[in-house]
Amino acid sequence: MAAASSNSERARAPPAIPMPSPPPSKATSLSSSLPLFHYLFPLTHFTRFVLFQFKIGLCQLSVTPDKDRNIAHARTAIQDAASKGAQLVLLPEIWNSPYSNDSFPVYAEDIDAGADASPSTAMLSELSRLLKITIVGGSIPERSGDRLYNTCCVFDTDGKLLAKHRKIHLFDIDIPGEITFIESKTLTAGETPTIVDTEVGRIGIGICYDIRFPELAMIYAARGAHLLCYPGAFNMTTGPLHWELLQRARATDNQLYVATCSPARETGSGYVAWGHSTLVGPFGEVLATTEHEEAIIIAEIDYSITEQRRKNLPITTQRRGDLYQLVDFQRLNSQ
Ligand SMILES: NC(=O)CC(=O)C(=O)O
Repeated sequence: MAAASSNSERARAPPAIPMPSPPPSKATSLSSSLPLFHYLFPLTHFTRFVLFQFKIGLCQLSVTPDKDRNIAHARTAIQDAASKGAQLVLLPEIWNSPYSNDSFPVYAEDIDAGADASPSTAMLSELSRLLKITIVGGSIPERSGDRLYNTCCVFDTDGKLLAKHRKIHLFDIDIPGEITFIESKTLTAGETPTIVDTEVGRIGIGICYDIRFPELAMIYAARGAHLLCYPGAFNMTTGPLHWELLQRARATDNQLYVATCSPARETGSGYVAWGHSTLVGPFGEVLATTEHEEAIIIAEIDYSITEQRRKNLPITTQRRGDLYQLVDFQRLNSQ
């Protein structure tokens, strides 16, 4: 038994940080239990209270070439989700612009320059503050200097920008006769994994193609994530085969919740999204999903179930660190 546990500790370099684990359904102080994480990703509040049972809202939005309309439309959807009890709202990948290399430079916003330069994130900040909800704001094209990124912003319940994730793995694929898309023609890849402490738990962020890379999800799990959020716009070729499969794989391998949010399908548009925004539980089970039309999915997350599943199926302590290892370079280099 002792050998098994020291092997499993060696399977993650540095060793994994346990998922914050308060009594089920009770608020707890997350920052005080995790000094290392606090050091790596400083929290603004000394004490952060985490809800372990709450509702998530996935807003599968129609997206048009009219940016003002897209922003107004997202605003209404977020308000609707909050009125139905959602304390965390997730938006789709590229919800303020058509998904195309021609559009990215035109619709891009300078998020760091503030509200006037970024009406999309200004709206998210305002709503998270007014509605007192956490928002994982899908993604928008971001302009930073002479570069463009595909960027997800996370807002705290007081409207503060907690984190910005720039899509790490760009969507460069070529399936002849089916789909060719080269995001790297216009976009630059992000350089860092993004995991953030919020009032609804520790959330690892990925954008669409990022979900295909299991190592990223594994790193988030090793940093104690409760939930992975992937805004994503899979397409009509890969969507039917891979979208649900990848979500269930990331959830099952890491025994945590996975939430995804896609734009609704617009058959006339240049890039036709698959839709099917989904919440998957820590046993790999689809808890809530939808088809391809516009929809707001409201579903329950309960992190005590994650703890239960990890006890039922203790793969975390059964890893063979004598045979393989996952190395988190960012954490390792910061020690
Ligand atoms: N659009 C993406 O980033 C990813 C995708 O459609 C796929 O991986 O397939």
